[in-house]
This record gives sequence, structure tokens and C-alpha cells, in this order.
Amino acid sequence: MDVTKLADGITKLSASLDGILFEGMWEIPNGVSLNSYIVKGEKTAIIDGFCDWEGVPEKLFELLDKAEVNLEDIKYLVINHMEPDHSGWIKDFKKLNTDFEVVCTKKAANLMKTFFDQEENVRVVQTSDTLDLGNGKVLEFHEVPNVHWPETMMTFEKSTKTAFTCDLFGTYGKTDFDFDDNLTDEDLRYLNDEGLRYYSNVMMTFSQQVKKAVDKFEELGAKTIAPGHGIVWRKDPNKIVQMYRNYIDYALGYGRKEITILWGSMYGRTEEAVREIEKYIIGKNIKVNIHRLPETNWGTMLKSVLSSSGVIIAAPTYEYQMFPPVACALEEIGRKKILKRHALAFGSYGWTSGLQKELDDIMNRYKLNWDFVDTYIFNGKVRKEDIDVIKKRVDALIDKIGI
Ligand SMILES: Cc1cc2nc3c(=O)[nH]c(=O)nc-3n(C[C@H](O)[C@H](O)[C@H](O)COP(=O)(O)O)c2cc1C
Repeated sequence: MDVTKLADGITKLSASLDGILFEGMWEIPNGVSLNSYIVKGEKTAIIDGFCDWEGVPEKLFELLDKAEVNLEDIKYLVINHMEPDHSGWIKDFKKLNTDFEVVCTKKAANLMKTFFDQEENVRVVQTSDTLDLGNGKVLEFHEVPNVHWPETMMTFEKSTKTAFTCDLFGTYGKTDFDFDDNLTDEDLRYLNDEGLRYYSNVMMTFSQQVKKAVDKFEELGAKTIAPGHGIVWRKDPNKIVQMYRNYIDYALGYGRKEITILWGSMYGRTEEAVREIEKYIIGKNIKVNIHRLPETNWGTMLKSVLSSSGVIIAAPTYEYQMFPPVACALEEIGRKKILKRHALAFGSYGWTSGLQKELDDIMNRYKLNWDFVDTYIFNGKVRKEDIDVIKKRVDALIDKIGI
């Protein structure tokens, strides 16, 4: 729903997007929702807003109108996070209403200056500061740095115990329901999957800080979680908290007992080995996610690697180095800091293999602490003897994973 009442005086405004690359790079096969919240006491606050991907705020203004909120009645712009999907509407809002105060952290105030030339009427808040809107509505602010930018905070409405968490507890995926009231197992699986994709794309680099933020959040005793993306959790908010705890554990420790194969091949030699190994693993009833590079979007690749304890990298040698699309994907895994996988690499080469050297470079540079079975390289086409050795190494990998 685009306008939804959460409680007396609290309304959610929501728009859905699809057919875009989120943050200009992540595919979102099931779209994403963008949420804004209005809290009305004697005075009215908007907590985060939204823009579509071209920076067009009309939908937000249209929904404010539908919710019968006059722009000139909005006295406070509570800005949890300055990323333009949540803040991009401010420049247009300023043209329509000049009598308002921005409420944000010190770091967000600096960004307010650089993004929107907004220096006046900015109230800088710190953890535990409050803003009394009247009629019992009191907002309390909690800084959660690097969840997902350094300036981020979450806002807690005390009378209804509603936490407005912006990116934290967000998920991708459009839904035709607003709340977690009647989730079927299928809905839960969908939301968990969309949450995993979102976490791996947007939050994962900051898993240590997200962990701290989740701990901090649990001290609030919130009854409702109202995030910037996805549904509102009020029946059992612990469900999304637990999902996030799992994602954090996957990123910092190991994933589920499944294997992701990341592979590339120019002329089919490495591919032939990959196909044999895929069949071999499936034959053992082990879940395998297989992604060819560069064809697979990195968002999808990261989601699989995050959830898998085991990773197989298969790449030929190209100009003395690892086949570039696979090397680039590994670089991205390094930047996103997916730690501690069990892993195996193999691939074909013509005269001097560059697979191991580049693998070591990337692993060391990002300190990923992956535990590798011995790499296997084969010269030219793959032979039965090669496949036999690779299968043995896959067995060793499976032992390490503990399947
Ligand atoms: C552009 C290009 C560069 C290559 N550079 C190397 C190299 O530096 N060292 C090497 O051993 N083989 C090199 N090769 C050969 C391939 O690694 C070899 O043919 C391999 O079997 C290809 O595996 P594929 O069929 O899975 O793509 C190169 C091949 C191409 C097409």
C-alpha cells in the first residue's frame, strides 16, 4: 500500500521501484520499496523521504497529499541517512516550504551543507537526545555509524515503541502486504532471500558495525520496526532481527552448508571441468549455486557467496593472471569482506598459470582468511585424470565444510 497507518499519528508512505540497478550496480529482480514516515504530534515530522532513481520526488509529494499532510505543516525533517534515495527530495522540498528544521547527526549536518547548501535550521542530535512533538509523541535518536554511511542514526518513537531504522533491517523485494502480521512460510522465505540479497549488496562491508547496531537496537525494546526498505515488522520484529544476525554471522564466520561455484572460461576447457564438478556435487545432494562470470551480476554472486560456506573458483589463465571477470568478482568479495570460506580453485592454462599467484594476492590484500584445499591447474584440455583429482579435492572441501 502506498499510504498506510501504523498507529495513531504515524503513517507510512511507500513507493516501489524496479527495472533499475540499485546504487547504480545491483540488479533487483524483485524490485525494492522506499519508505518514508510521518509522525504527527502537535507538530509534524517526516522521518526520511524518498526519491526515485532519477532523483524525482513527485511520488513522495503525491503521497503526502494523499495522506492529507500539508507540506507547510512539516516542521521537522528527521534525516536518519543522507544517501540520496532517502534524502534526494530535500532540495525540492526546500522550494515549497522554508519554515522547517532539519534534525540529524553532526556528520549528516556536514553532508547537508555539501549536498543541499543547508546550513541554517539544522539541529544536530546525538544518541539519547529527544524531540518532543507534543500530544505524547517523542522521538529519541540513536547514532549507528556506518550502518550504512558514517552519519547514520535511527529514530525511536517512545510512546508507540516504533524504531525507524532506515537501511538497518531493510530488504529488497516488492510485496503486496505492509506488515508481518500474516506471513506464510513462503513469504518468510521470500523476505529472507530478499534480505540476504540486500544485506550482501548494501550492508555487508560494515558487518562489524551492523552487529553493534543490532545490539544497540535490542536495548531499545522496540515493538515495531519501520525500515526504509521493505515491510514493517510489528507482530514478531525478532524475525527480521534474527535474519540480520544470521547474515552478520555468515559474513564474519561461515555461511550455510552449501557451495557456490564462480567460474569463467574463454574456450570451454575450464567450463568442461566445471560441468563435471557441478554434476558431482549435485549427485551428493549438496546445494550448489553456480555463477558464470562476467554474465552474473555481482549482486547475485555476492548473495550466493555470503550464504555459502564453500566456494569453488574456476578460471583459466589470461595474460599471466587469473581470467579477469573471475579476478574482479574476487576483488569485490574482498572489498565486501566476506571472511572465512572453505574454498578450492582450479582452471586451465596454456604455458604459465597465473591462477595461484593472483588468488594469493587477493586473499592476502583483503585478509579474507579463507581456508583452501590445494589448487589444481591443468594444461590445455581437461582429461579424465584431471577430473578425478579435482573430484578428490572437492571431497576434501566437502569434509572441511562438514557436510
Ligand atoms: C588472450 C589470452 C591470453 C592467454 N594468456 C595465457 C597466459 O598468460 N598463460 C597461460 O598459461 N595461458 C594463457 N592463455 C591460454 C589459456 O589459458 C588456455 O588456452 C586455456 O586452456 C583456456 O581455458 P578456457 O578454455 O577455459 O578458456 C591465454 C589465452 C588467451 C585467449
